[in-house]
Amino acid sequence: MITVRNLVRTFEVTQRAPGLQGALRSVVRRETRSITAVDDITFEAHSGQVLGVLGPNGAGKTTALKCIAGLLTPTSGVVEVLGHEPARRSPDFLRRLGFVMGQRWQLHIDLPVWESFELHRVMYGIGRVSFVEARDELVDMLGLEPYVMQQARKLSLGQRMRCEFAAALLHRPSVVLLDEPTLGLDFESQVQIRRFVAEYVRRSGACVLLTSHYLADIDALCEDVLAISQGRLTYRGSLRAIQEMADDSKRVRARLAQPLQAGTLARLGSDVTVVDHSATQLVLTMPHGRAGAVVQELERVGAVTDITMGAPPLEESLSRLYRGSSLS
Ligand SMILES: Nc1ncnc2c1ncn2[C@@H]1O[C@H](COP(=O)(O)OP(=O)(O)OP(=O)(O)O)[C@@H](O)[C@H]1O
Repeated sequence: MITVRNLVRTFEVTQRAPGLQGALRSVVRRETRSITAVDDITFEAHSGQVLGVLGPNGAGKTTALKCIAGLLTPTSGVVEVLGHEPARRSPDFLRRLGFVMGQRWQLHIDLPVWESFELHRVMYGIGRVSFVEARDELVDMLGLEPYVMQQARKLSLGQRMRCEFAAALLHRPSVVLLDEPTLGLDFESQVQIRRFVAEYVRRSGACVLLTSHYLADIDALCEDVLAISQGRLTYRGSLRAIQEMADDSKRVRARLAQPLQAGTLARLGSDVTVVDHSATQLVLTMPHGRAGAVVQELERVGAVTDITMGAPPLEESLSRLYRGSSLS
């Protein structure tokens, strides 16, 4: 359904030296530099799949999604969605694409929600019968009954986001791009959105790309993920493999009675990673089998008052992937 091959997208940005002199010089001569937001990315996604797209801020996730939606033209490489070249924005392609962005609103804020739905029907040329069928199904699935008569501006963020989902899916798209759809929502609203997306994919067989900084979204919905960092694809595979990597490590948190003596950390070994070290606390990550020896060594130097052990958070494994480390 979605094929992305060697996708590159660059932006030209104006560069200005700091201060008044820089401002004056930029009036005379505009200097630009090129940013490579997406750098040689290749992947595919299929019908019925929710593919998670992970990466730190500025990694290039939204830029990649915009290339897939045809909102941006690739600098080079190939993007093919449902047999279409998205950048051509053909009506047939647009009728089969849905895009929900956490920070951008499609609903008209001054109109009652149902009127925005009507506008959407006209814009997409949806037949009356299939529109009513899709609208009623979405209103039911998302629990929108109490909100459809209200102006969008009067809804809470969570209520409005659920209405946004309905608007974006009224034309029953086969490819759905979700860019931070749960951003800023409370726990309950996040859970509702996750349940809805899972059910929508089950019923429609749509192909979904999902970016989210909330790992719980990815965990609930995606078997497979892409990790992108500085525009490059650093991982393509199962989320389970990342979880297993986290399970193979141990996190040791020690409260320090006094600052550690120089050389103590170096003596723990090169397979021990220092996550946090201050005068009062030390947090380390290490391979599972090394935890006992590390704790013994810390106790031997006599600097610790309390030690706790557990699995490191999944985010830590992800950070390693963003840095380009392999899972092995
Ligand atoms: N229109 C633009 N003009 C210039 N630079 C841009 C433009 N859009 C994005 N960029 C740059 O491209 C890079 C990738 O941005 P992008 O928004 O794709 O990242 P992201 O992974 O979605 O980040 P976040 O998680 O913070 O939303 C950033 O360095 C950003 O500043």
